[in-house]
Amino acid sequence: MIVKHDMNYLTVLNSAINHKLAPPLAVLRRQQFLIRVLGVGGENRMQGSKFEADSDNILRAITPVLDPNRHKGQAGKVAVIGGCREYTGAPYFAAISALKIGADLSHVFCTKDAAPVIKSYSPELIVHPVLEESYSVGDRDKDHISRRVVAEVDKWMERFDCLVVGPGLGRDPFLLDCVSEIIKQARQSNVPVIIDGDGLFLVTNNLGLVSGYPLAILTPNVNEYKRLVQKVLNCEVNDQDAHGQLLSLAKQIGGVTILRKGKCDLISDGEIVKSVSSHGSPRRCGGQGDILSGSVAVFLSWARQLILADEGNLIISPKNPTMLGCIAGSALLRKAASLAFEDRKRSTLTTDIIECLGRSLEDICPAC
Ligand SMILES: NC(=O)C1=CN([C@@H]2O[C@H](COP(=O)(O)OP(=O)(O)OC[C@H]3O[C@@H](n4cnc5c(N)ncnc54)[C@H](O)[C@@H]3O)[C@@H](O)[C@H]2O)[C@@H](O)CC1
Ligand SMILES: Nc1ncnc2c1ncn2[C@@H]1O[C@H](COP(=O)(O)OP(=O)(O)OP(=O)(O)O)[C@@H](O)[C@H]1O
Ligand SMILES: [Mg+2]
Repeated sequence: MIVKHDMNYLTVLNSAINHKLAPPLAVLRRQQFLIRVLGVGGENRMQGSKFEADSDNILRAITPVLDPNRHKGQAGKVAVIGGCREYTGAPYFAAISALKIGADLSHVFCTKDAAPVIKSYSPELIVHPVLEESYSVGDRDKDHISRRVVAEVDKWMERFDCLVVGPGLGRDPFLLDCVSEIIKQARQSNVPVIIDGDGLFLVTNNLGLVSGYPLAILTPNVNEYKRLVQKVLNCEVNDQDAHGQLLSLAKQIGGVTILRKGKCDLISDGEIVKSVSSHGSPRRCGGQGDILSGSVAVFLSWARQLILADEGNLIISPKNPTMLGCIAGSALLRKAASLAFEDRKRSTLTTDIIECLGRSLEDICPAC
């Protein structure tokens, strides 16, 4: 339907140009914008295809009711491992998005320099200044400081429903060594982990950290996906067989779930592939991937709770909580981005999109 509609547009536009009836520049630009947004070719044809996830129904099915009998913590406790001297926005975006969607508690484990900055963005976040970078650690102290860092996070581990590892983490080698140990602890405690941003830089060079862990989700952007494909499949990204390649990649990493971000988000756990190609925003400001990782953390926690409590009775498909979390997170972010863009147009920023998360969820799944 959409393709047909777009083709009509193209035909009218081409015919106008051929007959020297080209509209004024502003009209032409608007038409070109519509064609781009509606997407004449490629990935947007996925909408309505057999791969397109039933994202609104999934969102409704996994979002818990606001029950007065529930206590603080039951709607989710998430932690973001990230935030260093360079990046303080990314962990904030991920952690605050989790709260805005409905998690009860959101923690950030970051470096000492980043902590006061992140705390100053929001009093809602619980910020732990525990990570250390090489510049602040002498060679002789590395072992004991590393043990201390890992122990600081580990004492909280059992309380978390999900970890997001990587937004604004940076690439300091000592810090990344400590984070490797944190991922191992999470895995031992069966806590789901979402690996994003610099966490993907770490994991791509050390696949054993997540390989074979079904509660791991990787959320690569275009660059991160390219590095992952080169490393794991030893070839280049093949967009002619995007589904097949993603499926092989997830399978090759032992059935982790991968959310490949782009014009259309593609998600696979090595068994199936689903797409979310609902209308998003044409603005590509930094930080939207961070919103996504925080959102996926919440939906994954909710899906897992539901499946553990209600095994066998889930009427939605797929049934894998990591797939469900990715589909719901992607659909919500894209809706919020679209609402923010309607309002702010070219000046749309990540903070505007975060402000639209609540309204987007309310539109799909009203609170009462
Ligand atoms: N406001 C913020 O604080 C934001 C921070 N972000 C963080 O920025 C970091 C990078 O994410 P991108 O999406 O830009 O990553 P990309 O991999 O898409 O691009 C980063 C580019 O910088 C290079 N690069 C980055 N760090 C490097 C290093 N230490 N040494 C050599 N080359 C390096 C990469 O090779 C690449 O070319 C992540 O931690 C991400 O979470 C982004 O999420 C955007 C918003
Ligand atoms: N061309 C596009 N059209 C529509 N939506 C897109 C497009 N590219 C990305 N997105 C959406 O933006 C989200 C973030 O993707 P992006 O590739 O910007 O991540 P990122 O680079 O990791 O972001 P960040 O700046 O937070 O690190 C994805 O979930 C996707 O839904
Ligand atoms: Mg990113």
